[in-house]
Amino acid sequence: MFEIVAPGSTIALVLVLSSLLLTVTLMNPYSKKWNPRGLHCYVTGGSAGLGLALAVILAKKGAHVSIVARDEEKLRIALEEVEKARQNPEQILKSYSYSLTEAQAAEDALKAACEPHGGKAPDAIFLCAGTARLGYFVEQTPESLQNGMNISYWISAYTALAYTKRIVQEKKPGKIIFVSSVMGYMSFVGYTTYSPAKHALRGLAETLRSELLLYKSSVHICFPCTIYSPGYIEENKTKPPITLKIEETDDGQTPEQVAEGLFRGIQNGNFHITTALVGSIFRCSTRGATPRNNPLLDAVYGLIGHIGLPIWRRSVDATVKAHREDHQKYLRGRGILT
Ligand SMILES: NC(=O)C1=CN([C@@H]2O[C@H](COP(=O)(O)OP(=O)(O)OC[C@H]3O[C@@H](n4cnc5c(N)ncnc54)[C@H](OP(=O)(O)O)[C@@H]3O)[C@@H](O)[C@H]2O)C=CC1
Ligand SMILES: CCCCCCCCCCCCCCCC(=O)[C@@H](N)CO
Repeated sequence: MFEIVAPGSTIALVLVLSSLLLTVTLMNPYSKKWNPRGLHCYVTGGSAGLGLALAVILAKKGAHVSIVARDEEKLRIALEEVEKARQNPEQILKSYSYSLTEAQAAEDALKAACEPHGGKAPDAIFLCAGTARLGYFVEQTPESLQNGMNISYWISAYTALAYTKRIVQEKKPGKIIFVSSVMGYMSFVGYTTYSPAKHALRGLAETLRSELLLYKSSVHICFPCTIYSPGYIEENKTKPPITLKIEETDDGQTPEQVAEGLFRGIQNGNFHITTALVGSIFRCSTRGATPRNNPLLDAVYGLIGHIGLPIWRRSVDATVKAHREDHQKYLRGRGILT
């Protein structure tokens, strides 16, 4: 029976399917753009890097902004930056000093930030706080592995939990934005204290995207590549040279570029948000049942990944193998190998 399908009808079928996909894209139910004007946005890690860049954008859009981090001096300087972006005298712009790797502190920080807003939960929370401290697995301890989860997973999960309890109580639709990394899609040498936590954030976001539909609330998660932030300068001081070398292929973005991309992604209603080409390729190569951003474009990114990623991974593996001898020397130098 198959021989009766002429090439012409195959083309027609492809055309019909493509236009159907296009229609679905254009009929995107989220197409009404999210506007933070007059809304309370809570930004963790808002004193530096991506969090600060986002806080500035949100203030420029007329939002009330609360930034949270530990160091009070950094917070004070950051709040001055956010103040410069103020659009009207009604905007409430505030900073809070808490260490968000503790569940109680995460709850307390959120409570404190609710107070100037009549005790009401923020309209959106941006979970940017996070740190990467990298190294070889063989040099880790049970404590350092747990710390990795604290500074990259629990730091966001605790706030998401405290926030969810509030919005459910208040019967208020909420919005949670997680920040993972392309290292939450894949990984390579050096990232055992970080990549698992960023993968875990994806798992949490996938679950919450579904579960928070119960409360008319939305969830987004961003997967940036290299961000030239203060944190990045710090992490590179202890990053294994082999890891640095593999990352050389990544052009990197400024915190402002990533914040812009993240903001656009939220406006477009994208669940997984990538702000660079490489990020989009990984996103579309590991999507599973994750909602697509653009069915046509995502298929193209997926195709590029299907062809390009195995080639890239082979080159990464070759780089690692070529490093074996140097690594033996390193291990002896550190007294790990005798
Ligand atoms: N930089 C990069 O290359 C990439 C980063 N990411 C992710 O993006 C996010 C932002 O990164 P980046 O801009 O580099 O971050 P920075 O390290 O530049 O800034 C981190 C912010 O988080 C705060 N913070 C850190 N620890 C805590 C804590 N325990 N409690 C409260 N606040 C804390 C810091 O303030 P303080 O220290 O005073 O508390 C600071 O405000 C992170 O989640 C990171 O993992 C993803 C991909 C790439
Ligand atoms: C056709 C396909 C080509 C693929 C090229 C892939 C290049 C990948 C480079 C990896 C970049 C790693 C960024 C880590 C960001 C991060 O999370 C840390 N800085 C921690 O803060």
